Amino acid sequence: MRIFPARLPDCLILQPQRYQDNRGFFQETFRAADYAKAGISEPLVQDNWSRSVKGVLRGMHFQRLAPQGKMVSVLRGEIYDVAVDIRPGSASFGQWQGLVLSEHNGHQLWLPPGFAHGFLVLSDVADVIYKTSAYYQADDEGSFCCFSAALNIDWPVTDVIRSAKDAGAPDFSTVFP
Ligand SMILES: Cc1cn([C@H]2C[C@H](O)[C@@H](COP(=O)(O)OP(=O)(O)O[C@H]3O[C@@H](C)C(=O)[C@@H](O)[C@H]3O)O2)c(=O)[nH]c1=O
Repeated sequence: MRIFPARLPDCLILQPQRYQDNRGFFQETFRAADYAKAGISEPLVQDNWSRSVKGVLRGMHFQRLAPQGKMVSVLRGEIYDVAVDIRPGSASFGQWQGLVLSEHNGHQLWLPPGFAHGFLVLSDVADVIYKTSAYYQADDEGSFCCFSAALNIDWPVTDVIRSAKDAGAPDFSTVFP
């Protein structure tokens, strides 16, 4: 597995070895010992899978009391994946990073607990899977608008499809005054 530093501290970009042959390819998508060696010590307790069509933007989401670390991978298609540091007292609080995750580059993004997360689908369809370090709790969810002026996230497309909840999410500066 290759490990690349991410722009935001404590995030990691991982690329498991992919074995190509005349049948297609094989790769491990998660192997606890290797991820622990890379510095990811949190137990990962939930697996999620979402399918989205081109132009869908999900985010920016976080949990307040039980923050979730997330290991994000793309099984099909391509996304622009974004993390925002919302850890109180962090030197990079309010900073964001974005990177393309795709079935082709096989990159995975690790966001430790304390980051908000969102992604934009660049391909016709995208299957995104992610492991989380804490269970989803609907009543603990927080969100802020992907287009918050204070963040100025450089989304490659701005004509997007969002859930009603995401379209109505407050600005980052309202959630974190
Ligand atoms: C996230 C989640 C949702 N759900 C349910 C709630 C709701 O009825 C339905 C759809 O939920 P949402 O609209 O919140 O799904 P979605 O907008 O895809 O939310 C996800 O966005 C990405 C960016 C993340 O980082 C995730 O942690 C999660 O917040 O699925 C669960 O049962 N478990 C979960 O873990």
